[in-house]
Amino acid sequence: MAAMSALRLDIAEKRYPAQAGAPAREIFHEFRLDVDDGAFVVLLGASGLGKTTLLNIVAGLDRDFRGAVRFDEDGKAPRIAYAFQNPRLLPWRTVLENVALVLPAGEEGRRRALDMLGEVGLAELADAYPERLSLGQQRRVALARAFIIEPDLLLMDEPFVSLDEAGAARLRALLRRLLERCPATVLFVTHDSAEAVELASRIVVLEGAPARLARDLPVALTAEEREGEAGHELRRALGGK
Ligand SMILES: Nc1ncnc2c1ncn2[C@@H]1O[C@H](COP(=O)(O)OP(=O)(O)OP(=O)(O)O)[C@@H](O)[C@H]1O
Repeated sequence: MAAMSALRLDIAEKRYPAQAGAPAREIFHEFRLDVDDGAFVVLLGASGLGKTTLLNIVAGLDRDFRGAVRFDEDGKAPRIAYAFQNPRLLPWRTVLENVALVLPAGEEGRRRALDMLGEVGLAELADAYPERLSLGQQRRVALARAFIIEPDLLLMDEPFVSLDEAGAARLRALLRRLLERCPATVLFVTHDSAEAVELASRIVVLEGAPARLARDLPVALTAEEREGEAGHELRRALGGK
């Protein structure tokens, strides 16, 4: 039986109008992407191709396009969490409040937020303000805020960029643990083919303007295979190291 499709994206046309100095640009033309329920889809592609635009369209933040975004077959709207490249925490709220913010107010929400902060290794910083946190810690808060709503669909826009390699690796491991506890369909944007090989069940490479699907690779490898020769081969095939 075919896997249920969590998302059917059909962008007939997405363009940005001309702006001071820059001409109008067509970002997507007749672009289609179907994503299976539970898939971890990594979108790889050069800067400026339209990956963030694609996530914004899926999230419903950008409605200025021709086309349609359809969610699973029974038509129910999924719960969507969006982890932006910049963690976007509210500076005037504590870490705990930033996570509890997406829940109904009250003691139950605070308790759940505190549990979630424990899961991402930040229980001790619950009462701190975001400015005191390192970028890696802020991104842990962003992960906690994303997972606390138990999303059906998780959109992630280079969520681990600009961290040192060890810090990024710890966050990738944390993301995998959170997904084991709370499975979700994931659309994950990155420039990093090693990151793609570690995480993806499917790698989609975008190219050109308007952007098209240059490659679409299922990745059916175990965690060990990803670290071994097979993963190495795949990284090379994707043009990485
Ligand atoms: N609001 C806007 N108005 C005009 N042009 C825009 C707007 N937002 C993005 N663009 C342009 O559209 C193109 C696609 O942008 P987008 O942010 O989706 O790319 P991206 O693939 O996510 O890039 P990056 O990897 O650098 O984040 C870029 O050339 C960008 O400059």
